[in-house]
Amino acid sequence: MVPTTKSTSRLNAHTPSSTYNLDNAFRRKLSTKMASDIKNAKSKLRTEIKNIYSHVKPGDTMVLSESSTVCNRIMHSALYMNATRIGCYLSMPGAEIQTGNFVRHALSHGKRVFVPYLYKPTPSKTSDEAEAKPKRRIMELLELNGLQDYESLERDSWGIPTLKADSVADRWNAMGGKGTSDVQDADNEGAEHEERGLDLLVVPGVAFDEEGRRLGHGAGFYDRFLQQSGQEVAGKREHGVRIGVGLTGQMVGTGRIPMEDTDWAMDAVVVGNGRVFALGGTDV
Ligand SMILES: Nc1nc2c(c(=O)[nH]1)N(C=O)[C@@H](CNc1ccc(C(=O)N[C@@H](CCC(=O)O)C(=O)O)cc1)CN2
Ligand SMILES: Nc1ncnc2c1ncn2[C@@H]1O[C@H](COP(=O)(O)OP(=O)(O)OP(=O)(O)O)[C@@H](O)[C@H]1O
Repeated sequence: MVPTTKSTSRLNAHTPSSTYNLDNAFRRKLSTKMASDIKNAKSKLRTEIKNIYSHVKPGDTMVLSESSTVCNRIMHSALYMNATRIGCYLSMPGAEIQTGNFVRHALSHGKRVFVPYLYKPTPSKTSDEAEAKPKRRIMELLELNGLQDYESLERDSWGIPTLKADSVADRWNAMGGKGTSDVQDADNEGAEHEERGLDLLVVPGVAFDEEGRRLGHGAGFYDRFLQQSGQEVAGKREHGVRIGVGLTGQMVGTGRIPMEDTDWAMDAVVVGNGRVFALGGTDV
């Protein structure tokens, strides 16, 4: 198994704005302004990339060809060959690297494949915060039970093949236990003997840069997941080596992706034109 590289991954959005002794109210105002500037810049970049691909229809030959370049590149890597537990998004039709053949390959070669599931956690009985405001949806990765299970998934409103809510309780969660983490027992008996974590995680994005920065659709699903699954166990991050995959036009110049404190960078980016950017010694 290829060890994950140490943390290149948390790219701070900004350095302290000044060494002057600013008063707290001014500091707060400044950081609110910087945060909103970053959000606006992200939103502008999303629109720019979406415009490049606005003509793309489901089944577009450029998208299919770039998808097979990316997926073949990953499938030929030692990282993939040695992986037993893989996390991978299920693609929406249109301008996104299509992962269907990758998922089929992994399943038919005996790998365990975990895919995103979005849900609203049931409020915890002990948390005051949970009582106070309705929870937003979060993402966890749950296991596909083979090829037939994958082929039978129905698409959601974005066209993403999606796990049925009533099938979730019986599926292994990539981070341990069965089902979503909000309903797992706190003591999760026997959990210490159970396999958990991923060797490799394939991550979608709207844009990437050569240093592994990523811009998503703006819901923060991956950033939250990467934060929660980011501990190192035996020198290896629980969520595994993070590989961002993008179409050629989704690569933008270094420095163009604004980063917030909560954003996580990829360990590698594999692009539809065959280029691979591996960061911090990642072996892909
Ligand atoms: N294939 C795929 N699956 C994924 C993601 C993804 O980016 N791609 N996600 C990554 O987190 C999560 C789902 N998040 C998503 C969030 C928003 C939109 C989306 O298209 N939303 C708007 C457009 C918003 C915008 O980008 O400006 C829409 O509904 O039209 C899609 C997926 C989990 N699964
Ligand atoms: N770990 C976190 N804790 C709290 N807030 C977070 C966390 N991660 C992201 N956020 C917030 O979520 C919002 C959306 O984040 P961002 O614009 O980076 O999403 P994205 O990475 O583009 O989307 P996605 O991952 O869903 O494709 C931001 O306001 C961000 O501050």
